[in-house]
Amino acid sequence: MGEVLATYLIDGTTNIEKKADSIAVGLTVGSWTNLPSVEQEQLKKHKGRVVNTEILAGKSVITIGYPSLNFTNDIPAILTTVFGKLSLDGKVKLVDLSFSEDLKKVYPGPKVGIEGLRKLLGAYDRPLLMSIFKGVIGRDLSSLKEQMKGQALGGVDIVKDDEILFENELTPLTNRIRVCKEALKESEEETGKRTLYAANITGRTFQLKEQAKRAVDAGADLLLFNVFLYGLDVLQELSEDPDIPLPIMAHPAFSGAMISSADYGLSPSLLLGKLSRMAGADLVLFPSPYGSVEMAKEETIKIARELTAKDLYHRAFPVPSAGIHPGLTPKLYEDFGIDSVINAGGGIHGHPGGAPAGGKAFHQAIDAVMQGQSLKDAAQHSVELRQAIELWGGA
Ligand SMILES: CSCCC(=O)C(=O)COP(=O)(O)O
Ligand SMILES: [Mg+2]
Repeated sequence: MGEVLATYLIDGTTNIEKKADSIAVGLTVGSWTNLPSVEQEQLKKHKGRVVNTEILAGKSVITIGYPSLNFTNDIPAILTTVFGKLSLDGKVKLVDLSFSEDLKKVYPGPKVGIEGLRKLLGAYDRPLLMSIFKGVIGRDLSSLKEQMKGQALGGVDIVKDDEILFENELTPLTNRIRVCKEALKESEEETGKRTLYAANITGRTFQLKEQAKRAVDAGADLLLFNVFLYGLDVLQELSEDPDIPLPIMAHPAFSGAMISSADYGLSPSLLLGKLSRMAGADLVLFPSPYGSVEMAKEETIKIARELTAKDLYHRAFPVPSAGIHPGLTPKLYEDFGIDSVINAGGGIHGHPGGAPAGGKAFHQAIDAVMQGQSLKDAAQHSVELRQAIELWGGA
């Protein structure tokens, strides 16, 4: 029989066995111990089991196994079972879930993942480089096209919408995709370098599929999706739809409300790592340990580990983000390795030479790191990198 193991971090260390038992029973068969023996026997296979209890740094760590007989195999049912009312019951944090193999194989995982995206781009021997549209709210299609071209001329692999760009009159989705693709075509003709466009899918939940299909028809290369406002199951629905064959990039907007507390919510590696990947994210953004929105380094490493684990799913790209500039490239490479995406908005557009120079500065930094060269040395003969370092530091 299938089983999901849920591991919790719970405030306090007294009566840990009793607490574990009350979770195992309370979230499954309820008042099992008080029932007549015939009913007890019938309910046995539904009862949660205490797998482990231990005390760690002044907190209780409890692992409970939940039989898959109790739920349908979907993320809403599983999370309701293991952390529905429990999430409201004092200082309890859900730190990990472990699925038996029979349950795992139902989830799609990334459609193309790291290997598929590398193949699309023909980029195998370095981290990928992504840039983000910035300041496009209130701007029209011609300025969007100009910004797209500038980013692409800098040689970035992917350009993504900002997550705060919704459907709007000035740059509606399909027109936006059309002009962005024109800009990418022009840029590729000039440089020979292919750049992909990730378009933001937004609006009411029941209209998302329709919108995603319009994005497919209009020529988008990837979809950007604010997963945590809609839910992981919606990501899974989009990912599994054969009429939406595009890789999906998960943005972490709102996830801070679910992961940031040491006492409540879910762990970052579970929400942004394991579950996002299982539900179908090909790339996942999260705050880097040293940018403008910081996340503890060990948490970011755990997220990346979940996204790139070698198991039955394609591996997903970790995208440590926010406040990234070329001078941070060595740290990003050291912490996240070759199979990661270096992602910048301000760090591309804010370059003194504009977005094309911003992209070049990042590529110069990536080349240097891949050759084991310091940025200081590389900056001596790379003017764009030198300018970036003078502005933002990092060598
Ligand atoms: C907190 S991870 C998401 C980062 C993001 O959405 C973003 O727009 C980053 O832009 P920046 O100018 O800081 O590179
Ligand atoms: Mg953003």
